[in-house]
Amino acid sequence: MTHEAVWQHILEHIRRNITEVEFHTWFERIRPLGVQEGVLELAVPTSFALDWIRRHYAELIQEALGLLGAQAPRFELKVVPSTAVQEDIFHAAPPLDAPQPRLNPKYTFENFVVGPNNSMAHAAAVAVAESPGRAYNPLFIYGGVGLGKTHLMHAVGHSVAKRFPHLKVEYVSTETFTNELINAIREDRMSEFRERYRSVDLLLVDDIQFIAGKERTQEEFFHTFNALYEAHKQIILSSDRPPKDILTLEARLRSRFEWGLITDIQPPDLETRIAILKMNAEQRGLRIGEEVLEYIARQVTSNIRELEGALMRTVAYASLNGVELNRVVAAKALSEIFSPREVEVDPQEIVRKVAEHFALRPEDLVGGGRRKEVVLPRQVAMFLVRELTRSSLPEIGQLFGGRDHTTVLYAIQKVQELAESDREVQSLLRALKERLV
Ligand SMILES: Nc1ncnc2c1ncn2[C@@H]1O[C@H](COP(=O)(O)OP(=O)(O)OP(=O)(O)O)[C@@H](O)[C@H]1O
Repeated sequence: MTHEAVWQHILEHIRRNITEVEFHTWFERIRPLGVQEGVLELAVPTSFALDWIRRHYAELIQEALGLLGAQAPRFELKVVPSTAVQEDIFHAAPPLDAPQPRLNPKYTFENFVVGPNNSMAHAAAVAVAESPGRAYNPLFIYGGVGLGKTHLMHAVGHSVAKRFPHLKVEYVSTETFTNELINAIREDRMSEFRERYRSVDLLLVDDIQFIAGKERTQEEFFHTFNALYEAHKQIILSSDRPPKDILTLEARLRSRFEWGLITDIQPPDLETRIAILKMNAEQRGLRIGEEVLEYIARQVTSNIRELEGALMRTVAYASLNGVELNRVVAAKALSEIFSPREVEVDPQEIVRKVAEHFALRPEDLVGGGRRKEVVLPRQVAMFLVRELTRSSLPEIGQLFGGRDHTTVLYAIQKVQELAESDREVQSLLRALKERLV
C-alpha cells in the first residue's frame, strides 16, 4: 500500500508542473506496482506510453522522488496492458437514470472524526441530513482552511442521497456558481441556469465568502436562495468566516445567511489529530506506530489537509529509503517542510505550560477574566503561540476565548516590548520556549 502513497505524492508534484491535458494523457493511467530496493516500479498501458514518458517526463519523476527524500531516486517503467483507466473521483461516470451530485465518495459521516473542535457543526449536519429543510435552514458552517467544512457538507449530501433517493442534491463551489452564471448570461441561457439551481432539494454551496463584491452573483444567488427557502428546500453554506465578517455582502443576503444556524469548526486538538491520522492510516491499510502518529500530529496543528499530507510524506519517505517507519524517520521526512519554529508545538500545550508556570489553570488563560494576575500570563501565552506555531492572529484570538485579532496583536507587541526592555521577561520566555520545543 505504501507505494501508492509514494505515487500519490509524485502525482501531486507532477500535476503542479505540467498542463492538465498532459497530466490526463500520460499520468492518469500509470499504476504504481511496488517499491523494490528503493526502486519505484510503475505500470504503463502501452510501449508507446513507456517510451514517451521516459523521454519527456523522467526528470520530473526523478525530481518528485528526490523531493520525497529518496536518497538515490530511481524508478522503472513496465508495460502492463490491462492497466485500468484511473477513475477520477469527481468525474466518475454517473448512472444513466440518476445524475449523481458532485460529491467526493471519501467525505462521509463515517470517515469524519468528531472532536471538541467540530462536534457542534457535526451535530447540526447530522440533524440536517435527517430532516432536510426542517432542522436548520440555512446551515452556515465556517472555519479556517482545511478543517473539514467541505467534508461535512458532502457527508450531508451522501446521507441525504442515501436516505431520500428521490431528492435532488447539488454541490457547487461559489466559484463554479459564478462561472456558470457568467456563461449562462453570455450564452443567453438564464432560464436554464435558474431552473437548474431552483429545482434542487439540497443545495450545498462551498466558500460563499467569495461572493463578496460580486454584485450580479449576489443578486442571482439571492433569488435562488429565496426560491429554495420558500419551498422548504435545504441550503448549506460554508465559508472561512461568519456572515458578519464577509465584507461587501449585501445586507439582505447577510441577514438570510443568519436566519438558520451558524456553527464553526475550530482547529482540532492533539487527540483529535491523532484520531484522524489513525483513521487515515487504517483506511489505507497502513500499520503505523502510536509514537509516529503522535509525532506527526504534533507537527501540524491547524490544517487537516496538511496533516494528512504529512502522514503520506512520512510513509513515502520510509518506503523509498527502505527503512522502518519510526519517530526518527518521521522527523527526517518532515524536517524539510517544517522549519524548527514549527516543530513539535501544540498551541494547547503552550497554554498548559504557561498556566502551569504561573500557577494558574489553562481555563484562566483562555477565559474572559481580566484579573491582573492573568493578563500578563495570557499575553505571554499568545506571544508564544504566535512564535512557535503557524497559527494566525484570528486563530489565536479564537483559541483564547474568541478574542479579536487586534487584541492578540496588542498582546504580542506588548510582550515584545517587555522582552526588549526587561531581562526577567527575556529569561522567562527563554525558559518557557526550552520547555516547549
Ligand atoms: N474531522 C475530520 N475527520 C476526518 N478527516 C477530516 C476531518 N476534517 C477534515 N478532514 C479531512 O481534511 C481534508 C480537508 O478537509 P476539507 O476539504 O473539508 O476542508 P475545508 O475546511 O473545506 O477546507 P478549505 O477551506 O480549503 O475549503 C479532507 O481530506 C478531509 O477529509
